[in-house]
Amino acid sequence: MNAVIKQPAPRPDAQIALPTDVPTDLLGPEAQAFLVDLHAAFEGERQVRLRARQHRQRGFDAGDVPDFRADTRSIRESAWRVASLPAALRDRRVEITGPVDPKMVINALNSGANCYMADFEDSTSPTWDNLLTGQRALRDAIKGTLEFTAPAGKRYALKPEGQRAVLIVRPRGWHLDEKHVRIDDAPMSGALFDAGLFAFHNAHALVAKDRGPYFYLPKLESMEEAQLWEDALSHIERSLGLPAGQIKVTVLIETLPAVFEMDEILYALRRRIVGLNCGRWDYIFSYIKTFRRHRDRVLPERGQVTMTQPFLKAYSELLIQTCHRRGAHAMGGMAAQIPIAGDAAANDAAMARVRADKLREVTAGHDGTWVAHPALIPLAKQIFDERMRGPHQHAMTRDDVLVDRDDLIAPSIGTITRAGFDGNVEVCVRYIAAWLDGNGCVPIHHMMEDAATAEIARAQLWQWIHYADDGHAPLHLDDGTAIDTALLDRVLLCLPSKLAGQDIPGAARVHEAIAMLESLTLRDTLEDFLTLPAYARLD
Ligand SMILES: CC(=O)SCCNC(=O)CCNC(=O)[C@H](O)C(C)(C)COP(=O)(O)OP(=O)(O)OC[C@H]1O[C@@H](n2cnc3c(N)ncnc32)[C@H](O)[C@@H]1OP(=O)(O)O
Ligand SMILES: O=CC(=O)O
Ligand SMILES: [Mg+2]
Repeated sequence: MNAVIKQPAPRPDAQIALPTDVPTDLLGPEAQAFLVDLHAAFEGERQVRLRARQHRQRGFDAGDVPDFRADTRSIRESAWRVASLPAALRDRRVEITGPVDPKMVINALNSGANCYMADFEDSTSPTWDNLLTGQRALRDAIKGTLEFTAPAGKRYALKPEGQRAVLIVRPRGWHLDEKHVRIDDAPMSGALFDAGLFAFHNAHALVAKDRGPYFYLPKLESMEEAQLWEDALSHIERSLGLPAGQIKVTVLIETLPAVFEMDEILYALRRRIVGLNCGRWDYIFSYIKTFRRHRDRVLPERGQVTMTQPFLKAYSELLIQTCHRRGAHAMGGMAAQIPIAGDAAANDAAMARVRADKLREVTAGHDGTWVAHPALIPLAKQIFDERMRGPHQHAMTRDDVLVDRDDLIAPSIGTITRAGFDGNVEVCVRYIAAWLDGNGCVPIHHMMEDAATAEIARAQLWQWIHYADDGHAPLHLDDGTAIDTALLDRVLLCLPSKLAGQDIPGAARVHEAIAMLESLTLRDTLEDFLTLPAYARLD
């Protein structure tokens, strides 16, 4: 019944190296010592966990499929519940998400949403400047002093405390390093840098407001990775003198392996977890990554992979059932449509899709949802207000849901069109260009694109083109065109002239992005995350 608990011995003698002009208000000697201690205690186990991911993927590449674990059956089958939810996180019907620059932070906190997920992950390009500016903005927001003046002169200030959204911070995932902080000549974990520095500066101010550091934890793949977070957060609580369990977390279930360990993840974090979230975009990416070598599970083009595809419906319903059995929130996810200015018909169509998505979520039993843009808050709020009378829907236990392994990995039906292929190429190139330019979330053809949505496009291109590996016949578009490197090259060749003259984020880096996408798509193995090679080019 007990999850694996490892507590590596801290190494107080470790040495830290930082950029020379490091700001002392954020990274003074005490903060540095705090980060060194965190790294010394948990870096070893982080590397173990990352190697375990590789090991498991080798099995999937050889034909294995994910399944529920035999060794944790007792966790799934016994009765237990997570700790009671803090008052500030009881009603989370609408959460706005977004990157951490000062303007976004003010707009999001003032937006009228119940919570704001301040994102160091999918929607932030982790330049050193973005990270420090974000940490400072959050610290000043908690103090109540954050202000911002836009270049054109518009001034931004926070609303009074009681009218602000509750802050939840999403640190980076376990796979990402923070290369600007080297400890014993190795990069620190980006996750521990983001979460640790935030807690170091803000935990006591938050406790004084009867809150605490609240985190969204991304891209977990197993119960052991959840346990690593549990150990690290307990360590932070002890180091900062916080009561045990003061730090609260919500875990994104956004990898295929993790959906088979939802009870186990809740259990590992049961003293502090508040809920799980359907991170649908990374989940789709993870499905493609996991089944990269399974020709019977190739997904149709991105636009056809909606939440009504059987494998996604099964995932969201099992998540709701699992959470409600354990007393945790089952948060919905993000519809990628954003408002379209200057085209009323197109805007109405986009809003109708958001409305349908939120309606599906509240009807299925979700306890809240995400929006990417402040203009979507009234729409999401109205739908949840009308159908969710109390602060949540835990009473909706969804005992009718009978989901098994095969439902969670069911193949999907659909096509790959010319527009779908070209769209994937354009999204990847434009997103990589923006990311390299320091912008982690951009509108492309009126859709929100971030690291998760772009990764679907990137992984699909790799999988479709490598379908023909080992002498297999290639996949074809619905018009009969073979999907091969020649097709990719033709589309890439046309892209610079198609994009020329458009005012797009990262325009100056389009050629670099094209080269990067080509290399990522043609290499023999699927790179785990595009942000890994891209990060080497950042700053
Ligand atoms: C898969 C996942 O991980 S989902 C979670 C990660 N993704 C996100 O969080 C997406 C966040 N959303 C965004 O970054 C933005 O909405 C974008 C990039 C998609 C579009 O942004 P823009 O092009 O600036 O939109 P637009 O011009 O319509 O914005 C209007 C105003 O709303 C503000 N705004 C837009 N989105 C947000 C947001 N998420 N939070 C706070 N303010 C926002 C803009 O700053 C702008 O403010 P201003 O009028 O004071 O200048
Ligand atoms: O983080 C959210 C997702 O959908 O991915
Ligand atoms: Mg994600």
